[in-house]
Amino acid sequence: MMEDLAAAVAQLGAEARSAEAQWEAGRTDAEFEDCDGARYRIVVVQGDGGHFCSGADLGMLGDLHGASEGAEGEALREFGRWMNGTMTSTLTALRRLPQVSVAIVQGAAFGGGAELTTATDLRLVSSDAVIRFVQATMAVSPGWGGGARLADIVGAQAARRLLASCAPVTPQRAEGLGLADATFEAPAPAQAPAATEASDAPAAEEGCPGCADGCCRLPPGALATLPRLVAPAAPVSSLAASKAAIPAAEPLPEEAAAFLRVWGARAQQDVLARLRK
Ligand SMILES: CC[C@@H](C(=O)O)C(=O)SCCNC(=O)CCNC(=O)[C@H](O)C(C)(C)COP(=O)(O)OP(=O)(O)OC[C@H]1O[C@@H](n2cnc3c(N)ncnc32)[C@H](O)[C@@H]1OP(=O)(O)O
Repeated sequence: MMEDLAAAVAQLGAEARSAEAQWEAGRTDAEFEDCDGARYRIVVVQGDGGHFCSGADLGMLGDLHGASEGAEGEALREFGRWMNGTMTSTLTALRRLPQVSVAIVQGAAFGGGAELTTATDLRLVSSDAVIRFVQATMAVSPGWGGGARLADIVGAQAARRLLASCAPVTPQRAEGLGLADATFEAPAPAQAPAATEASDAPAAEEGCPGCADGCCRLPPGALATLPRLVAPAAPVSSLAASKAAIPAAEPLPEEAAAFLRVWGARAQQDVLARLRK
């Protein structure tokens, strides 16, 4: 089973550092096209360095705010329009993939990172994970299309509560809400081998010699849970047919309109000014 899984897993990285995450997201459009073939049956989205994804690059937003001073926030607004279009259409493309898609959520999934968790079919949440829709604390609303997707997953009322309260969602709470399909124990932090100690084990970044697809980088608890989760989603062909019905063009216009009303407005600029101090 593990070998089958190894052959099936396509890993799309979501970096914890968000500038890279956005670059990754832009780049993945082409990779998504590659994924359309029959070669892969599962697409796994996971973070790097202990966190899933911490959303938009706050340093860059601070700089854009600085550049906008005296220009009525135009640079910030222009970035917001670009980010909203790019991230929403990229995550819609992820949502529409014919394969079963799974987010392995470890560490922080904040802001846009929380929205990213909603773009897969399934979410596997580690015991050290915290999902937090912090957008309202930044005086904005979801800008990566995650508001409507969250409501689809947990229901409109629970989504309103999560978005309005910005409360951190623990793995247990996520499971209760249906936001987590399963939870797993966070793997113990890797021990660095003593400098003098020789070891035959491959270095973590080398992965498993028998596995070209890098599935060995999945946390062991998640890897054990994945076959159980994915099996009921088969046959993939019927899942693919239902996902093809998700509209690809002009996604989520109401959510985008709400976002573009608040993005770059005075309230967000005040938050960014405080963050820059
Ligand atoms: C529409 C989406 C958009 C929006 O809603 O407006 C957003 O997504 S806004 C961004 C929302 N994200 C956050 O508020 C996350 C803020 N970061 C954190 O809470 C923490 O950094 C963390 C993600 C929980 C990680 O904590 P920890 O493990 O303790 O590490 P550090 O805090 O020391 O972070 C390491 C390093 O990474 C930098 N970092 C983390 N997140 C971001 C980010 N979103 N943008 C830019 N940089 C980020 C952090 O500043 C540290 O950098 P160095 O100090 O240079 O090492």
